[in-house]
Amino acid sequence: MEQRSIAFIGAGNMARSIIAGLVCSGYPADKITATAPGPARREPLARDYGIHTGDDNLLAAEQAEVIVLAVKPQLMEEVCRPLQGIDLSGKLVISIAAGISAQRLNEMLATELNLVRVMPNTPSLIGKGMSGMYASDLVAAADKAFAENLMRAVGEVCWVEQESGINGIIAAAGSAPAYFFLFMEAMQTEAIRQGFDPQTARLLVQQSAAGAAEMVVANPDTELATLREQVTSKGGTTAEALRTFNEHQLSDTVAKAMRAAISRAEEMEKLF
Ligand SMILES: NC(=O)C1=CN([C@@H]2O[C@H](COP(=O)(O)OP(=O)(O)OC[C@H]3O[C@@H](n4cnc5c(N)ncnc54)[C@H](OP(=O)(O)O)[C@@H]3O)[C@@H](O)[C@H]2O)C=CC1
Ligand SMILES: O=C(O)[C@@H]1CCC=N1
Repeated sequence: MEQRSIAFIGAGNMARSIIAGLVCSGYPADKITATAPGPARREPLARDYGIHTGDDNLLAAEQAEVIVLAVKPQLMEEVCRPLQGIDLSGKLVISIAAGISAQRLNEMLATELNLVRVMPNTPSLIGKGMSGMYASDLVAAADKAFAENLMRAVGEVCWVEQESGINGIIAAAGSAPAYFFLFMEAMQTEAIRQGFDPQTARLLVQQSAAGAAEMVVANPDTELATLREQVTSKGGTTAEALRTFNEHQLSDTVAKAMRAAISRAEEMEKLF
């Protein structure tokens, strides 16, 4: 893929996940810089992946061809304002922030940005990310292609036609790893109650989750419901477990949780 110089503004969980995935996929580390005010998360990135790091956002952004805005939404305005001094016209700006619209980013940086909004997730760290992407018609095809290839280096990508679709991506992918971790935590806790030591309980849960996910990936033409039915013997144990989930409206709970994530993103669009 094309190799442009990239400045990550923010060196936290999500920046680290993308940087790790990129470097492991062969993207040259010396083309990547990450900035953060404190050394605690910035310096391990230099040590672990050989990228450049620093605390000078302005310098990093000025020197880069691509700027990835990777700070918390509530800090975005404070971080963007000083960057207004830079000529951003020839640069591609990628924002991974939830709940900050393209229009707000244009306001924060006081220019019509060449902007791609990306909603990634943390499995990018191991090349298993899922990113949703949005760009307006004003963004050049070459920039869209670069952004897509960048995220493809760390996982799968899909585009949304409307910017509001990014909030749906948050619910279905950006936030989603946490749902599965919560589910696994609950299972591990109960397995421990059933007498397994924590390590074995984790092994039982993680191997089942990884195996189930791999089966989904390996059988793209098989409906998820069919895979579920293949485990569920009539009158057996799985049927009882699933009946309990259904009795407690698991599907409704999942739907409500995903809608809550979307509502929060919409709320953040007004707040920040
Ligand atoms: N975590 C996730 O799974 C996902 C997150 N996102 C989005 O990614 C963005 C970052 O989230 P996440 O990585 O979780 O957040 P973190 O809190 O882990 O990281 C934020 C980073 O921003 C840095 N920072 C704070 N102030 C500044 C500043 N003035 N200049 C430069 N850097 C600064 C922090 O520095 P320091 O290290 O010194 O504290 C830290 O490195 C958010 O907008 C979020 O919506 C999107 C999809 C998934
Ligand atoms: O929790 C959040 O707001 C961010 C966006 C998606 C995942 N983490």
